[in-house]
Amino acid sequence: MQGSRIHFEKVTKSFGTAIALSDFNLDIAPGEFVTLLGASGSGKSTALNILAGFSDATSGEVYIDGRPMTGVAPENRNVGMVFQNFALFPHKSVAENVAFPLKMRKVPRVIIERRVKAALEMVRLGEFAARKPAALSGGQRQRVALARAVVFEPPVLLMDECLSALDLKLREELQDEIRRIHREIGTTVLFVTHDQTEALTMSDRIAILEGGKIVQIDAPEALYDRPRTRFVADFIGQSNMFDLATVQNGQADVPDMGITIPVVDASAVAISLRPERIRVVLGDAPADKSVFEGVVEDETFFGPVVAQTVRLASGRVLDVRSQRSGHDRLPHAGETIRLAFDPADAAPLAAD
Ligand SMILES: Nc1ncnc2c1ncn2[C@@H]1O[C@H](COP(=O)(O)OP(=O)(O)OP(=O)(O)O)[C@@H](O)[C@H]1O
Repeated sequence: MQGSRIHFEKVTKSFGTAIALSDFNLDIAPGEFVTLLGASGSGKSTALNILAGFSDATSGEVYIDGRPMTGVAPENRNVGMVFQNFALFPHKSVAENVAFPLKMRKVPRVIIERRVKAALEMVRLGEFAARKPAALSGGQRQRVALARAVVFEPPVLLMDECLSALDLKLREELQDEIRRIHREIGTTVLFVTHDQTEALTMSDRIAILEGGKIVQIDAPEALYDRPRTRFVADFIGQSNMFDLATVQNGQADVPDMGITIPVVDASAVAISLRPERIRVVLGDAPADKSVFEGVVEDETFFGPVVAQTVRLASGRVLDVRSQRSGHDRLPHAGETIRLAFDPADAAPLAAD
């Protein structure tokens, strides 16, 4: 099976004066796994609801495999869905719940039986086929919802916060299962989560939403290593951001650090530096002009990693994460620490 191509073209959705999506554009390749990540109210669910057909765009259009979806009822879009407030039919058994989308599609009974069995085995609920939803745990019910969403091998699968109510272990198990299903049936997935680790580990690309717009969309690594704005740098992972003064001839001053670094992007107004990209300069290594100094304020021991906060002479505090192996002794709280970084590891940030 091949997943569908999805295209949001200039989709705007307003509720009275509130604008939930604003000129929203997104192109998803067949079989791609894209996650929408953003603060509460940024428009994630609205985008999914419009694609599913539960809500109409105020303007713009959504296409599935090039076909405009305006006027197409949800049941005719061939989209599988797992939402957080999923509803299983309480009076139907697990097997009947999972069979439902196939019955709707008038699939012959022998095929239904075989597919339901396979779907329940896939979510490891083969033994629970005869039970009613009330006799299942929350996580088991969520797995039934997942089986029901994938049983008809939809070319598009929408998942809205479908794991957030589960405990960590079960969440990780279902993340694995969703990844496996995605690999096995090649469906296109549009996934919504609040959990950035989940987004980073599951997705081919992540779209960061702010105020109903995508502010950056990239592969997880690119998004983490090369955030383009303060908002994105702050949203994904931990980041130290420093203003740049006078970017000229490929050089910029970092006033808080008292150093000058090469910056290729002339429109950069600041840099983002991940805590693990900052190196502690130990011993008598000669101070060159890329080394700057501060005083360790605080440190937290994580086993193989030590997280330190360092106050610079300017008063700015930054976070540093160091591997303990290979270090004789890191400076402790109250001591002076010398730091450096490879300018290539500093992501240039444009104005927000
Ligand atoms: N039916 C509605 N009536 C009025 N405003 C709505 C409606 N649905 C959504 N909104 C508004 O649209 C904006 C986007 O909502 P949406 O549910 O898409 O955000 P979200 O990113 O999914 O948020 P969350 O993470 O909290 O689920 C919010 O400001 C919300 O209040």
